[in-house]
Amino acid sequence: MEGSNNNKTNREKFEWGKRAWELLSKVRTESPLIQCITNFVSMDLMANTLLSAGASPAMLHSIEEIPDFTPRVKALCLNVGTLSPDSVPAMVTAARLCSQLGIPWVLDPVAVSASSFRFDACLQLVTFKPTVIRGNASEIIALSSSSHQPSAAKGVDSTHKSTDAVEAAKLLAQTSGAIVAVSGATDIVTDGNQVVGAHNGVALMQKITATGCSVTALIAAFLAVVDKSHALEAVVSALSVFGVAGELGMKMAKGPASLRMHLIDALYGLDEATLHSHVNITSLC
Ligand SMILES: Nc1ncnc2c1ncn2[C@@H]1O[C@H](COP(=O)(O)OP(=O)(O)O)[C@@H](O)[C@H]1O
Ligand SMILES: Cc1ncsc1CCOP(=O)(O)O
Ligand SMILES: [Mg+2]
Repeated sequence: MEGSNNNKTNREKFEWGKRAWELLSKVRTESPLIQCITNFVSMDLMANTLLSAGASPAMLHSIEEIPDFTPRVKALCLNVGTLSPDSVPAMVTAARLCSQLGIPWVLDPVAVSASSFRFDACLQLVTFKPTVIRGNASEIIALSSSSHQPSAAKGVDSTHKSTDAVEAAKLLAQTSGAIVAVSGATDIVTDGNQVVGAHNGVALMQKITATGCSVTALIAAFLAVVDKSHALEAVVSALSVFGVAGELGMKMAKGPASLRMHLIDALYGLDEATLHSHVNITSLC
């Protein structure tokens, strides 16, 4: 019995490895244009993550440009990390356009419980039907609640493990219609029914600011090369690929600063055999 379970898990991992490689290869050949309206901290790492994966990042924020530019992008990444009253209308306009035009878009609800202003802005953005919501466990727990609870997190960092947020993620997926991804030691992805775990990455990734923001943008790039019916596979694959890049980078890193550099190099140079041997994705239920 145990042997047949192991066989099933190995087969599952093999199939996921194949899928993750196909999607990374599509990002590299199609080089989708990805618009990011993101926080001031993350712009550099996010753009470099997208470039090293083969995508084409554009960090255009201005509301004046959105009606011309956003319809031409293959996916949009919205991140509320340094939200201000001035930035909300641009985000709402871009989200509304993507929703109307069927362009996939991803919401990163950074520090959503920090203030009622941020919480309400995220709730408003969710009404424009994000394809995916990706946050850490505290963010997903907070956003799944119908009212603002100030103590749910420590600023942008999580005070929960991703596994604490499984039920919250399922609830948020069911109420929003989005696929919900919770990052952590195990990245958890759910459509409200199926739950998949990506067990890649290294703990030191938490000590580099904007790794969460960057993996959200990578999810947008993977969504850009699939149709809607394959969105869950794209999300799981992007999380796993980023985690594998972290594992490979860690072999050469001396600390967070060199991990940041080696992670980007590893993502850029990732080959099929290496990805296959590292991908660790399993069904959780
Ligand atoms: N303990 C851990 N072990 C392995 N990978 C981790 C761990 N914690 C976070 N990661 C990875 O680091 C990246 C950022 O996740 P996280 O720190 O949860 O996001 P955020 O920066 O938004 O809080 C993700 O790719 C995630 O898989
Ligand atoms: C430190 C900080 N402050 C506001 S946004 C931000 C970056 C958060 O990045 P991540 O969510 O990827 O840790
Ligand atoms: Mg974050």
